[in-house]
Amino acid sequence: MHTLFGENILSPAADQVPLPDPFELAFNLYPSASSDTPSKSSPPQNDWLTQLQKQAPTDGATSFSHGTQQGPPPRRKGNPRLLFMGLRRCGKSSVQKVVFQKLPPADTLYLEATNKIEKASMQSFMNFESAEIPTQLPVLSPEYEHATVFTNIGAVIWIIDSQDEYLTSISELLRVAVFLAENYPRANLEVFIHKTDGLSEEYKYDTFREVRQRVQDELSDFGYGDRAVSYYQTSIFDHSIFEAMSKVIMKLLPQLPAMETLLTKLCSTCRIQKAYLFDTVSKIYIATDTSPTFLKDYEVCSDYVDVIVDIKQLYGWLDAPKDAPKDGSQPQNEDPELESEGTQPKIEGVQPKSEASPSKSGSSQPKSAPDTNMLGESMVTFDKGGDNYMYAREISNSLSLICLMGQGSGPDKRKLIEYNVDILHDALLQVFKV
Ligand SMILES: Nc1nc2c(ncn2[C@@H]2O[C@H](COP(=O)(O)OP(=O)(O)OP(=O)(O)O)[C@@H](O)[C@H]2O)c(=O)[nH]1
Repeated sequence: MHTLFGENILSPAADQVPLPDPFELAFNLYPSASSDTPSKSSPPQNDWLTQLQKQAPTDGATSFSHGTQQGPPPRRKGNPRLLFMGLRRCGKSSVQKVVFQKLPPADTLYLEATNKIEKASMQSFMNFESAEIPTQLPVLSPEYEHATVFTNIGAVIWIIDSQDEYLTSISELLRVAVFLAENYPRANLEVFIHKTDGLSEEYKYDTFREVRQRVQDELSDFGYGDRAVSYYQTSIFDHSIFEAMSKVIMKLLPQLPAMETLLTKLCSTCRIQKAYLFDTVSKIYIATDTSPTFLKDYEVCSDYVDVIVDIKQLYGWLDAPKDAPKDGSQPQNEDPELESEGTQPKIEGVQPKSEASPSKSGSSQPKSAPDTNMLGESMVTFDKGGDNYMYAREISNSLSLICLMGQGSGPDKRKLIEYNVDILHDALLQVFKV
């Protein structure tokens, strides 16, 4: 049988400190202050960080020049925190509540203005933590104790209302960008060009281009032209907000390169068109293969995750109360194995195989998988010939592999696919240091 993975595919090396929390970053992955050249693990765009490391004075919240310190390197502890910022009524609360608290988008019409820092969290494969900063809070002013807000921040998400006049928002965004570059260079800056629903394609494109151009030009003038800022077009009324959040969160996972390599190998060996590792509850994907991503692929896979969750609601969850609600705060989706340092992850064999495969439309041909193991597995086709189909395999209670199968991966390849997915599953266990 054709096997997928070589022995040495997984990184980092075995003698590294285990990372039970997927978000804990060991800062020794980065070049030390004493090194003159960037290490292999540092992409060229991060060279400026190396330079800053050499210059930066050590102060508790912002320092990362640990290279000359004794003892173990400092690590980013706990869950990564996302900060939502932007002008009034740009949609900060809406994004936070729709993504993390599963509020129906239409209900955001009735949200009240935010006057204090509002936090949200969601327990799933990862524990998401986010906070919304009210516009009127002067968090950037020197008098403000900004360490309380920005320490251990993973990413700042700046939201621009594209249906409103956005020049003021851009100038505020630039203040934040410069502040982060000077004080918290490890925090990612992500810009959501938001409320794109109802805009013409041409207007959307022009707005996107203009915002990006202005920000990059101004940042260059401030001397931070090499600071990476990412831009996304988002709306809470479609899947774009989930796709954007996936990309924001993926960047914070130290295991991402290993997961991407595994999924890319799986795709090329089994002729899979696109493979996603989904956090089942939030519908945020934490990794995908390296082929281009299209919103349509994400949409169809995300809808399939919904169907799977609905079926689990009907037939019950093996490790959790059957009547648990679907939102993010319920216990059935907790993955205690990845939450505490002392607990070993156990992400194999937690779910029985789905008895019923979902049917999406009249023309779909659901098939149920044979009973060869104890993992949740299902397939659904969306053409009469059965050549195009989706394949789902649960990796854990709250992590699912969803694949869009391409030409040449028909039913005769079923055994090969199952075999390789089994290997992927084992490899993922190693990535998360079982
Ligand atoms: N069309 C559209 N409207 C949106 C979107 N996101 C949010 N809104 C609307 O924008 C309005 C303001 O949303 P909020 O989430 O309250 O904005 P905010 O930034 O938290 O507001 P403050 O707390 O007052 O600063 C609400 O009426 C939302 O329904 C979107 O993607 N598209």
